[in-house]
Amino acid sequence: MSLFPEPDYQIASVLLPMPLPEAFDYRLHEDMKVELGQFVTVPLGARSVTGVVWSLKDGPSKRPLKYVESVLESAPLLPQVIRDFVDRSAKYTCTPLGNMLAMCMRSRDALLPSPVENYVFKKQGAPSRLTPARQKVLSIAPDTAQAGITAAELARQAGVSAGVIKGLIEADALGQEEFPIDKPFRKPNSELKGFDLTDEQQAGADALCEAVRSQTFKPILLDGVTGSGKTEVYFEAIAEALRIDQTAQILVLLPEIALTQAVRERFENRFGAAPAEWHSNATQKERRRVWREVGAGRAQIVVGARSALFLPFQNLRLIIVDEEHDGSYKQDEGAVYQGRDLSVMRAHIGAATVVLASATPSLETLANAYQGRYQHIKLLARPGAAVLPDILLADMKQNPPAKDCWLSPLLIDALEQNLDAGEQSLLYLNRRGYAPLVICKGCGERLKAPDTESWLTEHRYTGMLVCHLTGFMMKKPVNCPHCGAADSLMGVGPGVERLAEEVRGLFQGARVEVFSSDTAKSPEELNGIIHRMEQGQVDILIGTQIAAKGHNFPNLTLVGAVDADSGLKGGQGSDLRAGERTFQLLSQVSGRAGRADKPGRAIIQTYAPDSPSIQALLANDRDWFMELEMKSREDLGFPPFGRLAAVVISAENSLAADDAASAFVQGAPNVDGVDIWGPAPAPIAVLRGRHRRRLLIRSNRNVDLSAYVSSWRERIKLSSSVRVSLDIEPYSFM
Ligand SMILES: Nc1ncnc2c1ncn2[C@@H]1O[C@H](COP(=O)(O)OP(=O)(O)OP(=O)(O)O)[C@@H](O)[C@H]1O
Ligand SMILES: [Zn+2]
Repeated sequence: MSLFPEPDYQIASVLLPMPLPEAFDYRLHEDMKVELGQFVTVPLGARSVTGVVWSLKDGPSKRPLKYVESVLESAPLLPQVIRDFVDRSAKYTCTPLGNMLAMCMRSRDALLPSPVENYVFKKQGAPSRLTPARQKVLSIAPDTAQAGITAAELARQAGVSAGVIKGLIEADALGQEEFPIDKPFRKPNSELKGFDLTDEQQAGADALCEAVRSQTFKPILLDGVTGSGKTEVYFEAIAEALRIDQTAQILVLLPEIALTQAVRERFENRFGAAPAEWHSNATQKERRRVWREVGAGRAQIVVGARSALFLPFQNLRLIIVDEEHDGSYKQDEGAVYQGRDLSVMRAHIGAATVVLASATPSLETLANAYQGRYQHIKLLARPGAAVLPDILLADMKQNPPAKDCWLSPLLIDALEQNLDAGEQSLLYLNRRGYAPLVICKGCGERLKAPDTESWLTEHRYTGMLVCHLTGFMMKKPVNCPHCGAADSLMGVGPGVERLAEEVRGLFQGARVEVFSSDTAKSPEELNGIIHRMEQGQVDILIGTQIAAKGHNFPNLTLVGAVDADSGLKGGQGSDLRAGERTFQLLSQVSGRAGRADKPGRAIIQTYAPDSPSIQALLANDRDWFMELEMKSREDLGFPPFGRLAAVVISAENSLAADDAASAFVQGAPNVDGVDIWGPAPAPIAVLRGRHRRRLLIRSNRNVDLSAYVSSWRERIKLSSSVRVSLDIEPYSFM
């Protein structure tokens, strides 16, 4: 027996939010009490970093350990459910565990108590001497500090100097009280009434409410045609979740661009309080408030983009993924994940209901519904007088536009009729700017960004050439950079700006507006366009994808899809979802027409009238089209009938990229049921100066492809200048 036995102590394994595969061990001081999921600070090299207690065990340790420095008492615990979610989603997406935790720590400030601020208020009894300035202040000062007016703000409102306010405080005419800057969110009211639901909507709402009441994992597809009132139906499920559990939290995920003022108002009207919002444009301060309030369980309805899934919910009972088919749920950079799939995983771990809502569900989700894994709720009609739009084809070979123009006579006639009738039209073209390509008439050169293999787009409003992939911009040169010819550069093909030029030429006096991410850069601009549409101040709206989804414009009765084939043309590599996506987009954009009492129609301009996606649209037969697609994916063993992963290997030059890619392929583990295709140059072979090679890996469903790819990656040693990015279930094939 040793004379000085090693004393017993506890060890905390602490996961840090950085690219690390596992948690590190730290020793606990005897008087320090920590729990699993607690936020603590620990030393790392010379720094002090904040992480989460991932596991606890008894010492002693074989190696000397550093001590946990402090416990962040004001931070919430990261519940077991979320820790499990981090573990499993990291494994599934082949992301280092620490990077996944970082997704859950998007506001470090929120781990500390809210900063405070002093608010001023008027006290009883007027002071003896009152200058006009003091009188002015007292006449507008609030009676309570709850009004939330700072001394500086009061001085500004009264138009006086800070000294005047200070004097009034010293004279005891104004009081001050300290409050946290981050206000709690108002509690939603579950007892307000929505619309009177139609029978079909009511049946759907009842089914959702029953799932919520079961308090178990229930995945549901809410499959309703455009304008059928899916939002109203899932509002009932939200109300039910709040009714049966006072502390319930609900997450509504929306595609990033869909979080508009109109959506906000719908929530506010239905629940009597604004929801907490989480999106990429939010300020640090807004994020801090939302993160802290969600962690404290006080923010009950959260509406947000995909990353809201990683907020520290304490009691998440219901997740809605609206427009579940939308491509923006897939994050392609950093931690690569599919927000819809992880929502289902999150609900499973937390025994919650998850509702995937769409008029055009993804093939993966439909397959799950067909196979009975998801409950399938259908809404087949629009409420009241509204009906689905008529779909007409404009065959561009028989009905060609004039030279250098893009609108067929058929569509021009329809626009004219609509103008005469005082109704609104939407022209959909998914190309920003003026022209997608700039070519030299002298030498035929197509202009590219200097370090990226992609064409530059001409923007006329700004006079710039822009790379939409990297954001690179340059002024349009006068001389061709290749042959030097003057004034020889011309834009080729249509963008929304060019289409607007054509429309203005055809219909003088019509009010035409362009709706794209260039004209709706800020929330104010976005809401401005939506507002002018709602108020009937626009006759013809020309928009990209941003105009195609989610909006409700009652007087919009004509939709023209200007280039319906654009998503089907090559140049996108082997994109297995091209047909599906084209069908979804065209259905969504057509679905903007005739949503209120006036009937609507959609005109689809196409050179490929016989393609399945166009035929399905015409026949209003989504299921036929999706079954066709399913069959072909099944034959190829593609998702959801098999699994897919993409590997992109990039290096500083072409030779190094080739070497690294072939070394990587040679190290592939040999497993049955796995096919490896490539390496091949990626469709975008050079991006921001890096040369890229792609591999595509397909496996049977019973193979754990994530584990396979992770272990493969681990056993390959590559030079540090080579980057390898892994993408499980890739959506982008660039
Ligand atoms: N029962 C109802 N009575 C009256 N109006 C309704 C009813 N249900 C829905 N509406 C209205 O119909 C319109 C479409 O509803 P909503 O936006 O919920 O449809 P959606 O299915 O989400 O559509 P999309 O998929 O095209 O975005 C909205 O203006 C909504 O207020
Ligand atoms: Zn030239």
